[in-house]
Amino acid sequence: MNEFQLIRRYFDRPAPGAVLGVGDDAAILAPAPGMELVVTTDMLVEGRHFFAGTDPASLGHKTLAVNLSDVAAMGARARWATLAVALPAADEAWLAAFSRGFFSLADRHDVDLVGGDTTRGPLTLSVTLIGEVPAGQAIRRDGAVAGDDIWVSGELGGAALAVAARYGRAPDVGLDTLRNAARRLDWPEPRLQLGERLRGLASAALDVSDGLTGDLAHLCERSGVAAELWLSALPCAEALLALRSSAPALFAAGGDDYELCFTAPRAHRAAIEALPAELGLRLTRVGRVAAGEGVRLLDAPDGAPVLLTHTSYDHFR
Ligand SMILES: Nc1ncnc2c1ncn2[C@@H]1O[C@H](COP(=O)(O)OP(=O)(O)O)[C@@H](O)[C@H]1O
Ligand SMILES: Cc1ncc(C[n+]2csc(CCOP(=O)(O)OP(=O)(O)O)c2C)c(N)n1
Ligand SMILES: [Mg+2]
Repeated sequence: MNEFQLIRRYFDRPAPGAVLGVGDDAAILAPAPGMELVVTTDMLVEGRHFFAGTDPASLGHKTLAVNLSDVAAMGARARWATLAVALPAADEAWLAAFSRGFFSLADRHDVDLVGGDTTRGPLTLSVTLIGEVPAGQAIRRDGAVAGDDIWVSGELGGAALAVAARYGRAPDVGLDTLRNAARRLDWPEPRLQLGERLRGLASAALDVSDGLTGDLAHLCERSGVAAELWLSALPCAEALLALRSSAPALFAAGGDDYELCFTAPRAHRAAIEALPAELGLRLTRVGRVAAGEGVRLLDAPDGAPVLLTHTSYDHFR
């Protein structure tokens, strides 16, 4: 199988939402009238973002999911993707599973793969995702205001627990709990439906990739505000509740969650509290925006400060 047979077999699919998809020098896309484009790129590198030997179907899913998560955080709808891969070899079983994982998530969200690049090299997977949002309505990081509530979707900490376990640094939590945590790491679910519903409700948003405290600090910086987070409010799986107080960094600073963190005025509380029933997704109020700068983690509202050894994942620290 040569390079072009590989592309045709595993990555060339019909792209009904594009003017022209895979096969030419570039794809041709036509945004719908009145829409702005949102564009994001994230890559996964073996040994850094995932362990050698990770199930290729989950890699296909996750490489797209982490990008869809950024589009969700903007309140946008995902439309088109490009995929750049460096592969150590043309392993057909690996490629078939990867392609299956990628396209089954793409199909669920009506995303067309419209191009990419394929080279030989250390396993590296990079997606560029293009989405659409009604002009002027994207949810940015710079809109939070003192007094806003801070919300988080889903649950935190499972993925970081799975990573810690693989490095032999996790507390003993039992096999079932660990299996659920590994699912959070390998099969993150991008919160696209939530992102779209948050347009007009959230004042600012981002996705939690590096760890809540550190990611929220970026939002605070862009908005020119401070934030207070409550450890005892951070949502986690029932089986991890005890760990939340004994290993707070897993929840407040562990990465790989791909949940949305957003701020919203108090006046929108009731509307936001109605979303979980509609979306089948937990939404938890985890803190509040204040004047000033920086993120403070307290054990509870008006409680004592919680000290963390780190606030998020950093590639160069
Ligand atoms: N090499 C780069 N060149 C230009 N912009 C970059 C580069 N790397 C990251 N960025 C931009 O810096 C910002 C922060 O990046 P990152 O922390 O990766 O965001 P996210 O967590 O949303 O993926 C984003 O706006 C991203 O597009
Ligand atoms: C083998 C392995 N080691 C460590 C981690 C933890 N980890 C790696 S990258 C990362 C943060 C997210 O990656 P990044 O490239 O910073 O994503 P972005 O913020 O750009 O979306 C985390 C928590 C992991 N998932 N796998
Ligand atoms: Mg990035």
